[in-house]
Amino acid sequence: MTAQPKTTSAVDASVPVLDDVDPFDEEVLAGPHHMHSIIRDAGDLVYLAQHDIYAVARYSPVRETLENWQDFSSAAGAGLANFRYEEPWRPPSLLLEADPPHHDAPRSVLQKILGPRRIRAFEDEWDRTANQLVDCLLEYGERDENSAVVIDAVPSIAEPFPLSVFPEALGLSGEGLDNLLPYGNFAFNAFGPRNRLVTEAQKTIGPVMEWVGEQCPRHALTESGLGADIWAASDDTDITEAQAPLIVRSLLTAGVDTTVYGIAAVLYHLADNPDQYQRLRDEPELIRAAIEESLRLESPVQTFFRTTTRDVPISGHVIPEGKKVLMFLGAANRDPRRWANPDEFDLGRDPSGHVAFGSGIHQCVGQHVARFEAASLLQALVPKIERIEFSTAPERKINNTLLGWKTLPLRLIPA
Ligand code: HEM
Ligand SMILES: C=Cc1ccc(C(=O)O)cc1
Repeated sequence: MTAQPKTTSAVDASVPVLDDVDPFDEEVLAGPHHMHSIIRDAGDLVYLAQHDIYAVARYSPVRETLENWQDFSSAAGAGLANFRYEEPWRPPSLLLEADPPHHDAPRSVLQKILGPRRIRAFEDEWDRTANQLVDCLLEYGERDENSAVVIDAVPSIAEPFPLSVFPEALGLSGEGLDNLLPYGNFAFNAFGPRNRLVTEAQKTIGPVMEWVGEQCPRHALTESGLGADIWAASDDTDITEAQAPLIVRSLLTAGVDTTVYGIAAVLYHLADNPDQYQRLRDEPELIRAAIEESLRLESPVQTFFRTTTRDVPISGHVIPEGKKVLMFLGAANRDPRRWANPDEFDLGRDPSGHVAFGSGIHQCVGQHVARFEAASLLQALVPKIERIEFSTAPERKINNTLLGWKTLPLRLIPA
């Protein structure tokens, strides 16, 4: 690895420089929305001096950056670390951390395997599991004096549901699944700077990484799962045998933590908007809109980086070649230039065009899995629960990339 050259390229004088904004400060990670408005108000493009990075937070430049893979490369890493000079913590992803043409075959394989038709095959099973989970909460959950079921929705719903449906769909054996959340949590922290969130987890992540590596070979996967479909693609030479385990690893990395945060986001916003929950009870056809609107508002995956491949002109400025650009997906999803009353949860709005799943060639290839999981859960819960209320204040979980809930104390009033 060559040493990183000194920053020779001066910052374009027209670019607003924000010296005191640190997106990875732990207080900011717990509540980023004020920082988002500072960056959006400063301009289409800003320079964050603390990390020597450029950043976009307004909707249009975020979409422009996501969709321009030629000038904004993923191959130097989708995090702060620049793979041109720094050793990645693991072999780079063949999708997330690759550009065309290398990105093409793994993407096309996963696009087919995770398409809505294939994922719909799991629907009945996921609906059954969701109903069992809700029925179990109603049957055995702790009740308060008004016979409402009192739960922490993170360990009771948001974590167990994805963990009970996705690893099985992927074809994992079932042993050691509790490694998936710490692995995902570490991977998403690793997109940020080497702060406490990374260095502390680094002490214990070794055995977890080993377990993940052991789940990727063909012999470790059941014959009817999505993992087997990936290996089958290597028989058809769409991808090589060397690529198959890394593509399985992509699903292990992105396939669980994200949906845990996504489901918690939906439950949070339904509890925070009782009138809209009532509307959902009256109009269950709005369940998909509720999921999209929750993803827009929360954006469980808040940020990703790109690296410029040349001196890139953007919004009247120039970003020098080789610079990291931070895309604030969560800020774009609440940009008042794009969304009316952006901070409001509104089932009546058209949330299409949100960038919670990104956009362009790297747009989330697992979005149908995420949508189907959340829909199965809501379709099981909404008819059986009259009202959802906070029992006490929820607590944020801190991660360099993910925004979500550590606890979500709810009161479920049965229908
Ligand atoms: C609510 C849940 C989810 C959210 C918010 C989410 C978000 C994202 C985002 C923002 C990207 C774009 C990354 C970029 O542009 O650099 C992405 C890519 C990706 N996601 Fe998801 N994701 C979710 C669920 C999933 C699931 C369930 C899977 C697997 C089953 C998955 C697998 C992937 C993969 C493999 C990529 C890389 C695609 C590529 O680079 O071509 N994601 N996701
Ligand atoms: C959305 C996050 C994400 C994380 C890791 C990977 C991967 O490892 O390919 C893909 C997407």
